[in-house]
Amino acid sequence: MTERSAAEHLDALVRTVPDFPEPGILFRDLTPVFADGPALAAVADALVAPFADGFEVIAGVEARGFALAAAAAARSGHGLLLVRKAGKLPGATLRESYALEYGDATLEVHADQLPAGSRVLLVDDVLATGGTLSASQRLIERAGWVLAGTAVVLELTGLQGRARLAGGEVHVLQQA
Ligand SMILES: O=P(O)(O)OC[C@H]1O[C@H](OP(=O)(O)OP(=O)(O)O)[C@H](O)[C@@H]1O
Ligand SMILES: Nc1ncnc2[nH]cnc12
Repeated sequence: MTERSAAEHLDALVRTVPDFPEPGILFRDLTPVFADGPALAAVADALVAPFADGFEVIAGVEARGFALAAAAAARSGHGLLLVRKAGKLPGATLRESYALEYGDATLEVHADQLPAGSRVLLVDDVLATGGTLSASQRLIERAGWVLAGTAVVLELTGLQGRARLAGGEVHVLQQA
């Protein structure tokens, strides 16, 4: 039997849950992808594939982005940068606040985590309104790092989040 592609794994495993976490939200649940070894490996590889060696570190956004970024970093031999929700990082941080489909949040990075000019590939599971990824992109820029690209498993096109993202390549595995 041939191996399933990332897209085939996603078709088989991503679950849509109505009215979570609030009425009216159609929640895309990737936990079945995380729980399946071959699916997680295929998706992690597909996220970084177009960027080849154009980056040094993979940034993942808390919390679901951590799973993908850590898998992609381990499989590609790159380091991992944590973009954390506010109040979790002990060192000096940069901070950006934003709104998402349900609620508000603040993200932080350790300001001195990487040398200036480090090329960072930003990874997350879902692009919805774009608030999370645009805030993460601003943090990378403010820290003096270079955004090598942005890779997302699932883009919810109706929310037009892509329009809020900085220039540079945005690689999406699936749209809904
Ligand atoms: O494009 P946006 O409208 O910003 O939404 C996308 C973000 O929303 C979800 O994270 P959430 O903040 O729910 O946190 P979690 O990963 O901790 O569940 C998802 O993992 C993305 O990071
Ligand atoms: N509809 C949705 N499903 C999963 N994650 C999300 N993050 C923001 N909107 C989302």
